[in-house]
Amino acid sequence: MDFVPTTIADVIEIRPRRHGDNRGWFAETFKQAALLEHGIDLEFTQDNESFSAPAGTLRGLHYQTDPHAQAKIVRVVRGSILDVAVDIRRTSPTFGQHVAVTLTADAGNQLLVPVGFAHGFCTLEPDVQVAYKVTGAYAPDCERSLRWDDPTIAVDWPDFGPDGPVMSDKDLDAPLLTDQPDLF
Ligand SMILES: Cc1cn([C@H]2C[C@H](O)[C@@H](COP(=O)(O)OP(=O)(O)O[C@H]3O[C@@H](C)C(=O)[C@@H](O)[C@H]3O)O2)c(=O)[nH]c1=O
Repeated sequence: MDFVPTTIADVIEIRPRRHGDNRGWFAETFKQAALLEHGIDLEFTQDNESFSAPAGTLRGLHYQTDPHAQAKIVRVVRGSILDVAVDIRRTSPTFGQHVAVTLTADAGNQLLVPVGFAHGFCTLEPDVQVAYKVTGAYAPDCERSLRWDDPTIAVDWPDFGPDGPVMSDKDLDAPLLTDQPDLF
């Protein structure tokens, strides 16, 4: 399991090693001890999975506020996504900056999204299944949505065509970063 730094200190790409043989391959996809070896002490309490049928589905950007803030480890079990983590910690030197990593089922790579980040992804092909671990329970009252195309964040999303991405109504109505009352 390799831990690859990104442009934001606490956001890490995790690349599990695959042991191949005549049957296929085996990989450890989550290993608490490996995280601890890298100084990452997180208690994951819930596993989530979503399926997105249309290519160009965009979910996010999402976070839960304290006391239900969540760290996440995201991976793709079918297809591929552009996965995005935005630093929304007001006192952080990288506040407002983001990391965007392509995650694919073929590569099996993962993204660690720490507490204090908004997270979202768009699907790069049809029929994409994303699985992620979270620390902390789902708490609808603490759920927040941040605008996916906020120009101050300026994520370089792929071209979604004239109709734009496929999104939930909640995400289409999400406020900009400057209008978020509950940042970290
Ligand atoms: C996130 C979540 C949703 N739900 C329910 C609420 C709703 O009825 C349905 C769909 O919820 P959403 O539209 O919020 O699903 P989705 O847009 O996929 O939300 C997810 O987006 C990605 C980007 C994340 O980072 C996740 O943390 C989560 O916010 O599932 C749960 O029961 N538990 C959960 O933990």
